[in-house]
Amino acid sequence: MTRESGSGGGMGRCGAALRLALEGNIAVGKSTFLKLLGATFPTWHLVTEPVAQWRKVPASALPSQAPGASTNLLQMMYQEPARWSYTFQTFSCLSRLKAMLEPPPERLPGTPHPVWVFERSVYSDRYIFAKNLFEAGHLEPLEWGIYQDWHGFLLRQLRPRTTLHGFLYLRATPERCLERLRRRARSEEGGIQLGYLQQLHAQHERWLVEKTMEVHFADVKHAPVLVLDVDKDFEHDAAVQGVLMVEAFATALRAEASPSHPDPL
Ligand SMILES: Nc1ncnc2c1ncn2[C@@H]1O[C@H](COP(=O)(O)OP(=O)(O)OP(=O)(O)O)[C@@H](O)[C@H]1O
Ligand SMILES: Nc1nc(=O)c2ncn([C@H]3C[C@H](O)[C@@H](CO)O3)c2[nH]1
Repeated sequence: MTRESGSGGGMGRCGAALRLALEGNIAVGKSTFLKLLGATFPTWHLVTEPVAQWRKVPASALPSQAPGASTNLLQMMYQEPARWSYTFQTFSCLSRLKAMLEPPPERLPGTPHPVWVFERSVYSDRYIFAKNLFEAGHLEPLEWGIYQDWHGFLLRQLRPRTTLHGFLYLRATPERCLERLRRRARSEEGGIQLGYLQQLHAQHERWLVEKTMEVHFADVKHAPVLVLDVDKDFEHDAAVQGVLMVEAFATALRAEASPSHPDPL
């Protein structure tokens, strides 16, 4: 059911905050999985993808707009990708970065440092979506070049707060994702075809499984990856859920022991 790659590790202990990202194709089940993590590990901090902000761009980003009006950037990106992809990627990456840099809640002395799990990351923003939009011709070479320039600069400047110590990769066939996407029926996603999910699937595989993608951040490149096969329905199967949660916990321990974590064992 699962496959791991990356650096080895041992048992966990208290240390600096541990940051993991939950990655995977559209509608593979990340939000569903995150809820399960929340129920199983109530002390973990789970950060959902800021999709609501993309569907309703907050007024703070639109000073000239009439009160009450809203802009659905997600819809604009899907409807007119060549026009809006660069704008979308700047906004999505900024919103992910803000979420990553949120100050952690107060911690009592002597209590363990927290585990954070982010739904997608500033890394999938670049290595899955922006890269794919460039390869599909929706980002101009100039736009892709500028995106990579500021992305690399910001993430290097903001280290170590932008480092991730491990990845949970939810994997299902693009066909299964399409089935779930259609069942969920988010209005903006009506035009998504199997081909797009196949492209995103291939980008995930190159980045997280085959490791053939050029990744420009050494710590993230070598962080442990847990591949979880979620082709089967885990929503309604307690036994499958139990196995997935044990695997997620084991990955947190491995990530804590990895060299990118400030307190490796
Ligand atoms: N293992 C599963 N088996 C069957 N259905 C599932 C499974 N996981 C999720 N679903 C269903 O698939 C749909 C998409 O799931 P979910 O919203 O969790 O996906 P997601 O990966 O968070 O999507 P996005 O990429 O848009 O953020 C939902 O209707 C959910 O109930
Ligand atoms: N272009 C693009 N870039 C991103 O970084 C990105 N992240 C998520 N998404 C899309 C997938 C789902 O429809 C919806 C919710 O995940 O938003 C993205 N689209």
